[in-house]
Amino acid sequence: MLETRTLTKSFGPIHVTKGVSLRLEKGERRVILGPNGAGKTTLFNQLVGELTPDSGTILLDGADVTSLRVADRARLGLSRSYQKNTLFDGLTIGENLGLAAAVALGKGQGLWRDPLQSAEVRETVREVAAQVDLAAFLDMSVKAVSYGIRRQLEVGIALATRPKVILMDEPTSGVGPEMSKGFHRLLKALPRDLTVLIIEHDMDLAFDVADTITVLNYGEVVFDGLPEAARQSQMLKDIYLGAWEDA
Ligand SMILES: Nc1ncnc2c1ncn2[C@@H]1O[C@H](COP(=O)(O)OP(=O)(O)OP(=O)(O)O)[C@@H](O)[C@H]1O
Repeated sequence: MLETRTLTKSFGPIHVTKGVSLRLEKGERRVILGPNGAGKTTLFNQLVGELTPDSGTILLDGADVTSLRVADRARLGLSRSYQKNTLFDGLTIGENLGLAAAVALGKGQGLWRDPLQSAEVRETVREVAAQVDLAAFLDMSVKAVSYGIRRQLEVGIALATRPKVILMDEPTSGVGPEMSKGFHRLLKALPRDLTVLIIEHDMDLAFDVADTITVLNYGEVVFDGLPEAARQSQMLKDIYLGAWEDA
């Protein structure tokens, strides 16, 4: 469903992505682990099209998308939930979801004043709100809700585009432990045919949610396999210098 072949990217003398080859099957839930500066976000930026790799190939559902723009990749089913907030504060949660759905459904024109006037958009909003546990919050202004709810909404906005593949950059960062557990539950309840790639620092989440784990270190894939094997890997314990014990 999503594949990279020997993806390479440097910033000046710094090699940030070194020959990264990944292959995610349809419905696979893959967590990317790696210490700060390992190149996780840079890899995501190349996958969605915000950065152009120096060399290598990105395939989405078999099609070479390496030189496609962000919007064109999104139309082919690649969606990203951002670590930074990308919400419209002056709108309600429902309207934020509605706008994302409207644009993805090609109904963006003229819907800015009321994205929820289309029945198809309202249906998508209803389904996505249930998926990210926000059904009770639809009429609330984004300004009025907690940070954790905003993070859930960011995932909802990515889902509202009806993606085949969703990329999430640290969905639980800055979220308290209780809310984080709720996030685990909702991630695990996502449709099984949705392919999910998550950057995560939280080992708990990684081992709880992942079908497979990829570890990046200095821009290189140093582990690619099942969570149980990752848990037992001495090399990974060394990379994380004891962070494993928190898992
Ligand atoms: N636009 C840029 N120009 C120069 N260097 C960059 C740029 N973007 C990232 N880097 C460098 O690339 C390296 C990898 O950064 P990246 O943000 O991808 O790592 P990361 O694994 O996502 O880290 P973190 O876990 O801290 O978010 C870092 O050394 C960073 O300083």
